[in-house]
Amino acid sequence: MRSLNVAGIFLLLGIATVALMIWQHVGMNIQHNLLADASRTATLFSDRINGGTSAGTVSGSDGDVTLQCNVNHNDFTHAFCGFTLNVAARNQGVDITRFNTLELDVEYETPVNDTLLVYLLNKEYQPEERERANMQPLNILAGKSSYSISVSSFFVPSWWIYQFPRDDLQGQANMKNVTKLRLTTGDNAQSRSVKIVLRSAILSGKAISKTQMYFMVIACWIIVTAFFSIRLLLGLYHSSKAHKAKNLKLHAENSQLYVEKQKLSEVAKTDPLTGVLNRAGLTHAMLMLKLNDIDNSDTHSLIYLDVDHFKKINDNFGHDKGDEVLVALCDMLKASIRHSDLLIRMGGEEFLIICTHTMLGDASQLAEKFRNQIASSIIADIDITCSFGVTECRSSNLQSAIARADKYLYQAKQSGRNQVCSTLA
Ligand SMILES: Nc1nc2c(ncn2[C@@H]2O[C@H](COP(=O)(O)OP(=O)(O)OP(=O)(O)O)[C@@H](O)[C@H]2O)c(=O)[nH]1
Repeated sequence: MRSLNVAGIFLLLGIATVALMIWQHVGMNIQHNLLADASRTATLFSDRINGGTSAGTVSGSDGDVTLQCNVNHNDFTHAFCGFTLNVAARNQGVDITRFNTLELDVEYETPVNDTLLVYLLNKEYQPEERERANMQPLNILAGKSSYSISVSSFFVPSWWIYQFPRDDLQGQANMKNVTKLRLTTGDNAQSRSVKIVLRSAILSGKAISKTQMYFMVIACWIIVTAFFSIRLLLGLYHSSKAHKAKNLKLHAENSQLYVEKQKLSEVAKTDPLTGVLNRAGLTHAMLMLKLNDIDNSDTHSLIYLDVDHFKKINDNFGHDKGDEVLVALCDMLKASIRHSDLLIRMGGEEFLIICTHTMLGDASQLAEKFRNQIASSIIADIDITCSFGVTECRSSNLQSAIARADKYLYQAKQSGRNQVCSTLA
C-alpha cells in the first residue's frame, strides 16, 4: 500500500512535470505594450545636444509616434535625429528582464542607406543617478516594418561606457528599471530628410521562464525524492533495529534453551536417586567410548553387581531405608573407582562398573576388593553383601559383554551370593 502511494506520487509528479513543460512551451505568455502603458510623452532627441543643427518635430496620433526630421551634416559632431518616448507609468520603470523579445512595428523612411538605433534607457541611482543606454541597431529593410529584437541582445554602446568610466560593470546591459524607449537615426550622418513612424512596441515573454521552471521542477523532484528516501531509510533503520532486537532475544532464548536442553540431557542420563548414570547414560557412555576413548585393541572389563536379598531390606526396614542403602552403596563405589571408570545403575539394586583399560584379572581383584569392603562395612546402618559377575570386553561387543557379566552375576547368586564369579573361574 505504501509503495503504491510512493509510485502514485512519483507518477503524479512526472505527469505534472510534463504538463508544466508543455504549458510553459505553448502558454504562459505575457505581454507589455510600451506605448499603451506609458504616459506617452515623446520628445525630439537630436545632435543639437552636442551642438548640431538637425531639426524636426515629434507628433502622436492613433497611438503612433511620428518623427519628421532634417538631418543636417556638420563637421564637428555626428549628425543624427530621433525621439525619446517615456514608457514608465507613474515613474515606475519596466523590468524587461522578464521578457524575451521586443516586437517593433516601425517604419524608417530615409533616402540613404542607414541603420535605426533602438535604445532602452534604464534609470539608475547607484552609484550615481544616470540613464544606462541599452542599445541594439536595426538593419532597416525596404518594405519591412515588423522587427523582433531579442532582449538579451541589447548591449551598452562604447560612447556610454566612455561617458561613465567609473563603474566596473559599466558595459553590462541593465534593464530592470527601463523608463524610456528611444529611436534614432544610425551611422549615416549625411544631410537628408527622414521620417520614423513607431506604431507599436510590445515586449513579450513567459510568466515563468524556462530556467525558473526547470529550477522549480528539479527542486520539487529533489524534495519529494529526499522525503521518500529519508522515510525509506528511517523505515529500514527502525526495522533493522527491531530485527536486531528480535535476533538478540532469539539468541538469548536459544542460549537459555540450550542450557535447559543440556540440563535435561544430563537429567535424562542420570539416575535421580543415586546420581550415577542410568541405562540412557550407559548408551551415551558406550557411544563416547566407541567414538573417543577406545579403539578395538583396547581391553576393558565389566563388573556387574547386585545387592543380595535387597527385597528383605525393603521388607524389614522399609523402602526409604532401601533407598538410603542404594545411595550409600553408590557413594562408596564412586569413591573407590577411578575417574576414567563408569558406574551405572542398571535398574533396581543392580549396578555396572565399566573399568576402562583394565584386564580381567585386575577387574576380578577389584570386584573382590569391593565385595570384601561391602561385606565388612555397615552401609546405611545395614549389614549388606553383594554378588559380582566380572568379564572382559572390547568396545565392539560391549552389549554381549554386559550379558556375559550378568550371566556370571547370576552364577554368583546361584553359588550362594556374596562372591565374585568371572571368566577366570
Ligand atoms: N528401596 C528400593 N527398592 C528397590 C528399588 N528398585 C528396586 N527395588 C526393590 O529391590 C528388590 C529386588 O528384589 P529381587 O529382584 O527379588 O532381588 P533380591 O531380593 O535382592 O534377591 P537377590 O537378588 O536374588 O539376592 C525388589 O523388592 C524391588 O522392589 C529402589 O529404587 N529402591
